[in-house]
Amino acid sequence: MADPSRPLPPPSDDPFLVLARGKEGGFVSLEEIDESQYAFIGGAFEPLGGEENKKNKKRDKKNASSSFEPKKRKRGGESESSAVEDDDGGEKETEKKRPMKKKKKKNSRNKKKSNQVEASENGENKDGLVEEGKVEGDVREELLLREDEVYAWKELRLHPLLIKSIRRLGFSEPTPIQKACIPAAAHQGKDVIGAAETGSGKTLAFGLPILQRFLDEREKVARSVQEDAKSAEERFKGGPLRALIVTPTRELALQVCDHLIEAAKFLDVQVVPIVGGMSMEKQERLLKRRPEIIVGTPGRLWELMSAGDQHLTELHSLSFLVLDEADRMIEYGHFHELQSIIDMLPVINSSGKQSVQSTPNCETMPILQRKKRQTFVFSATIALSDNFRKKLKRGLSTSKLSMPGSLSSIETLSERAGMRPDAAIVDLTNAAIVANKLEQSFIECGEEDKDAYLYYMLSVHGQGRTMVFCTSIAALRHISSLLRILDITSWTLHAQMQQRARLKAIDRFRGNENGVLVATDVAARGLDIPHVRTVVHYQLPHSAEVYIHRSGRTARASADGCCIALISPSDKTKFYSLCKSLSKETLRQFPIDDAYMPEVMKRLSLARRIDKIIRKNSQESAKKNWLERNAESVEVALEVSDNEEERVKSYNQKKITSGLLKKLQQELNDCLARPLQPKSFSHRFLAGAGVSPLLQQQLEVLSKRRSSEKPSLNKNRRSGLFVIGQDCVEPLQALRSAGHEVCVNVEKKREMQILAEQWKRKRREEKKCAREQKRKERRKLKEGRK
Ligand SMILES: Nc1ncnc2c1ncn2[C@@H]1O[C@H](COP(=O)(O)OP(=O)(O)OP(=O)(O)O)[C@@H](O)[C@H]1O
Repeated sequence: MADPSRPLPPPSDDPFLVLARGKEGGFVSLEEIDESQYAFIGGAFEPLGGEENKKNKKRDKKNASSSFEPKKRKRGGESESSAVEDDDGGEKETEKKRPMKKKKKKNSRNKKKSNQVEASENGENKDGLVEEGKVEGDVREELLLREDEVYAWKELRLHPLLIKSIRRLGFSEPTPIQKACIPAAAHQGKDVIGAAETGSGKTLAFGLPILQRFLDEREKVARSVQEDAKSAEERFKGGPLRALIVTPTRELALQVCDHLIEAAKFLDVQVVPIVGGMSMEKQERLLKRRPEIIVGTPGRLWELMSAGDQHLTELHSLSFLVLDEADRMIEYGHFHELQSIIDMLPVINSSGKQSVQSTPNCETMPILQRKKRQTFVFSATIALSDNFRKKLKRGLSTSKLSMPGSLSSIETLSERAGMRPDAAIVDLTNAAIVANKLEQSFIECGEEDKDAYLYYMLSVHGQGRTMVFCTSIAALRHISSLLRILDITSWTLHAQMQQRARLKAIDRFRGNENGVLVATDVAARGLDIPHVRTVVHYQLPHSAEVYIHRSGRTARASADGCCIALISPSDKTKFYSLCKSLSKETLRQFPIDDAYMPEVMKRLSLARRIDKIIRKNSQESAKKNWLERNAESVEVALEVSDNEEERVKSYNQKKITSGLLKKLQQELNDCLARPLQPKSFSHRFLAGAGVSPLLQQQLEVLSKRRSSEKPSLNKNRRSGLFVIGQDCVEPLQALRSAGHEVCVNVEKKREMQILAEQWKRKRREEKKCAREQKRKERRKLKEGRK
């Protein structure tokens, strides 16, 4: 429904009047359009919920530096682009962007690209690494918050340099998990197990204590040897590894790395990502610079560790071990590497200190050397048993070598990583576990109708970024191919893609405000992409945890968002048990305007037929290529059919297929050229609900076309009423205004069914009795008359 409180636009002399206030959503009033003229005034229409979006935009503007655009950042002193392998395995030529002031950074991507300059201009050395000082000097920092606006942070007694970073990021107050974890981790030196909803700021909850301790140590050293902070900083450079952060996916590691770089903006601390899919040589070179903090994935970390990389194996001064998304890393016993990494760590003795072996590089300040290592274990979904603390205590008395077997639970993992019994256990998850501002919903449909409902969602309610999750790569390919044919801009992300393509997909998705990312569960955890408004579960995940993480890609930080599960009859059992584990009794059914469905189905059917032909063609050509390649490799000439009749037949077949393909494509193009309209749509009246990005784009084209027409042509034309109004009814708005609650508790449903049946039976019996009674009375009456 349109927001009645939204003010009408100011009166305009322009004949193209924009009416922004609708009745039923969509175009505002039913006005006849003779010689219809369309117009767009003031560019994009303001979407419904504009206030909220404005707030979000403001936040986003503020947090410009927290919406991590990988290419803008330098990790461990290098740009991501310089660390990513080319498809052919070679390293991409190093490019570095000219350090720009914040305002310039906000300009369009293209503008940014044009600002790219030679690496040498930016003070990059031959490894493509940026010399910290040179860049620092050029960047004039814009602090988004005033000193008094970060008062809430001061209570956490963070170092002024960290407060400065926070002001720059525009975070006015710590989130609850940060409030709970920072004092315990940074000032009491405790280990922490932290659980809080998705998007609640867990990265800084462990990141800030690490940086705080570094700063404390530096100051301590400076005081003890009576030197200034800068010299102390220098003294720490090139030292041993201080913090090792392990995450389950590469994208998450890169993102955490970026986040920490932002937080450590005013500290001279090197943070480096070590993940698979990137140049190993480059990473070895980075490690030679001896960064203090490493964020990595278990596979590549172990690869380098087992190859004996000095920086990764000299762990005597490791002060922090962080296991982010810890529950994912122990799933299915996948991460043998994690186990091996943990086994490499120095054993923590009963006093909580590490047993240190001297190494040639062990030149850290003695004061710090034997300080206990802190372990942080974080996730949105951590299940701990009631007697976990007791178990930790017991575990301490046994050496880690006495714990055979693999890491099968968070508890074993924590224990094995050296978690101390006095660890702070911070569990801020609510009963429903999902993010507070997340609206959950579902659509019941047949398996084969999922595509239609997905297309409906993306075209009728396509505003804002959408992530579509599948469990299988086959389903992902199927969807992305259909969406491409249906002209919906989308990108894919799955584990079989090259790392470079994965990062590119995320980057492009991030850069398109109405973009669609079709992903497998590789994107389910941790990814922090601003303004993801909707998450669609095209296929249900295998566990409730994955559902929570997937859904958590929206409604992050203070934003809201919604998720929609497409439920086919075969998904029902799984779906009900999912709802049960989320303690959900009722769930909203997503409202569907059936009037759109005939057109949706028509387009989809055309797209499916096109897809089938394209697939068949590409399979045939792949088969042919394969045969040719193999024949060539064994030096055998392929037999060419000399049967004229067969050749003609195959030629004709190809001609028919290509003719059919062209015809179908033309038909689909014709459909797509028109805005998606409900069945009830009248071409004489501009009316209807919801304007998709596609329609918006088409109206823009029409309006441009009209404005470019000669004014003299317009003069004599009868000025009809031009009704252009728009309600960008994004899924969340549609859900809030028209979604109705449905019971999803199977037992309750069954109980209600039984009750309903009992009630019906009772009614039947009552009616029967009443009939019987009446019959008796009639009979009595008859007999009385006789
Ligand atoms: N104090 C804060 N105030 C406002 N925004 C914050 C604050 N701390 C972090 N954020 C922002 O909140 C978003 C989510 O943070 P983060 O990725 O750390 O969440 P998370 O809890 O790790 O999520 P997930 O469980 O999905 O991994 C990020 O964009 C981050 O910049």
